Amino acid sequence: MEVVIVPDATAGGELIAEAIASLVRRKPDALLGVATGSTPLPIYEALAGKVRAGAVDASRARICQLDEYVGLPAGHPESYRSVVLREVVEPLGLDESSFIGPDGSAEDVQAACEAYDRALSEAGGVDLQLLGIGTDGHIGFNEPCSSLASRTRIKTLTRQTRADNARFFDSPDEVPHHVITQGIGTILEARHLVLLATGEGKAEAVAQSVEGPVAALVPASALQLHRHATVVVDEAAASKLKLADYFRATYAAKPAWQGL
Ligand SMILES: N[C@@H]1[C@@H](O)[C@H](O)[C@@H](COP(=O)(O)O)O[C@@H]1O
Repeated sequence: MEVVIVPDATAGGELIAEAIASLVRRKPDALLGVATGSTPLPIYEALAGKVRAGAVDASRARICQLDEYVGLPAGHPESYRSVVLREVVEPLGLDESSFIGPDGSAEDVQAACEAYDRALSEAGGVDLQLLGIGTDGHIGFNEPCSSLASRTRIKTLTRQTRADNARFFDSPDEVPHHVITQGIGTILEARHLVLLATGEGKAEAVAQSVEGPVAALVPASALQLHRHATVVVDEAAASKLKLADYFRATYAAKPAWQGL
């Protein structure tokens, strides 16, 4: 696992957007797994900026979703499908047909989950999966104690996660209790995992994920099992890392051609 400490969220967004651009230059039809929440927005802004400036042609890129609320009416502005369309697919100038995600309004949720895992493999697997991290260490919507081998499935949100996500809804009661999320086992199949965490509120979860034991209690610690995982953190989110100086020195000495 590589840990990169950046000055702030904008620098993190730029660094990761450049890594995505570089992937798309090598593999124009790359499948990019995107995350929702506030943290990845600087990545999407920086990437859309590169596309507008002609620095990368992302017209053949494909996008896939990490997770989704269950039971929101189709087209609800806070369904993750709507969010990804708004924040990623449209700004990159892509067509909706290049975007796959689980069907959160399906009657048979279990079948929708299995269908999504199949769709990901049929698409050739995820080339680069972006991740944020919950204050409790969750990735996607894999809450603490999620199986490290889990596949896409329905989960129940913790009280903390519903409270954290209430800001996107008119009232806290509107946050769904249930979600579909790529499982941790599913996420680990992506070829490159890139987690961005910013702000002091994520410092404890980051420290436990990076420097603690691999444990289902801290789902993001599963990144330690992946052969190509990159954790990008701003100074505030890095503030509880014991090895921060080591991470800084290693990244500073990294050959530029290696990228992330
Ligand atoms: N399902 C999403 C996660 O994918 C995201 O990482 C997390 C953190 O969001 P934020 O970046 O807004 O803190 O929120 C939600 O729970």
